[in-house]
Amino acid sequence: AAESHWCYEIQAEAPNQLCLGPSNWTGSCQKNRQSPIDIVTSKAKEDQTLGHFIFSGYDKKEKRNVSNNGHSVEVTLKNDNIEISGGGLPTGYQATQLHLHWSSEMNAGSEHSIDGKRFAMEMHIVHNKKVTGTSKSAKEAQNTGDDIAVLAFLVKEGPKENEGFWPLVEALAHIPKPGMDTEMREFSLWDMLPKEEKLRHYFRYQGSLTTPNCDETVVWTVFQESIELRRDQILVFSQKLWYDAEQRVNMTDNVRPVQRLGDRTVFKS
Ligand SMILES: Nc1nc(-c2ccc(Cl)c(S(N)(=O)=O)c2)cs1
Ligand SMILES: [Zn+2]
Repeated sequence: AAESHWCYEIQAEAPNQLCLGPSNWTGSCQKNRQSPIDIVTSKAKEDQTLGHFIFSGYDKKEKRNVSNNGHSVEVTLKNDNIEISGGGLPTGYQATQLHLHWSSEMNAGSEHSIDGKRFAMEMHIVHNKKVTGTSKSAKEAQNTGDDIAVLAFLVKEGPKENEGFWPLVEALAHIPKPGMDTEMREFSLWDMLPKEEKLRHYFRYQGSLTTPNCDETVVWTVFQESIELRRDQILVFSQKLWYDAEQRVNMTDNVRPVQRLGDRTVFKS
């Protein structure tokens, strides 16, 4: 049989789904600096060098492409000159994509947890380190632990609709199957995020991609301020999206279990 592809636990348990669940993921997935983790706030170490972020291009209103990649929904950002710097990062980072993790249970859809508490969803904005210098070696030297910076936002259920999320929520009905993509109504990243002044408080640690090959090259930022969506907006993700073209398994619970912190320290700004 063909090498079975990686999948989440909910897919591995579904009938006739031959795929590798999280405990069988390969690559770096069984190493010891993995993500996500449970963040124990009392043990997080304050770090004065963790200053505020400088966001550029987050205000830019664009119609962007969103696709169902079989594991999540992914909004393409890479051609937009969206960048971050500051925030204790060693240099500037360019945004490439944003995607989310979610469940139909309001306390089971985030990948990171805070003092054991999980949220309804988690949004990841993925950025790649800007290459310094033009020499070939400068490009090869990019195999450090912070090639990727992910900004993670926890999402909880709230009483009010989140207007900034409608372009994404409305697009989901057009991309039910893996491999489908569509253009969103125009929006800016700021439309989807908490107000900038609320983004000064965050947790910081060194970890990995939460999907195979789980490369241990991610500097993680988990913001303390969460995003609020109304319940019906959250449930659209689990209702309209499917992991498989046959539409047998709803795309939900695309959440990796928390990993051991090991000898790592979580810092806080
Ligand atoms: N095929 C897919 N890739 C991803 C992905 C890619 C890069 C990254 Cl950094 C991540 S995560 N969850 O660690 O932020 C996920 C999702 S689904
Ligand atoms: Zn992610």
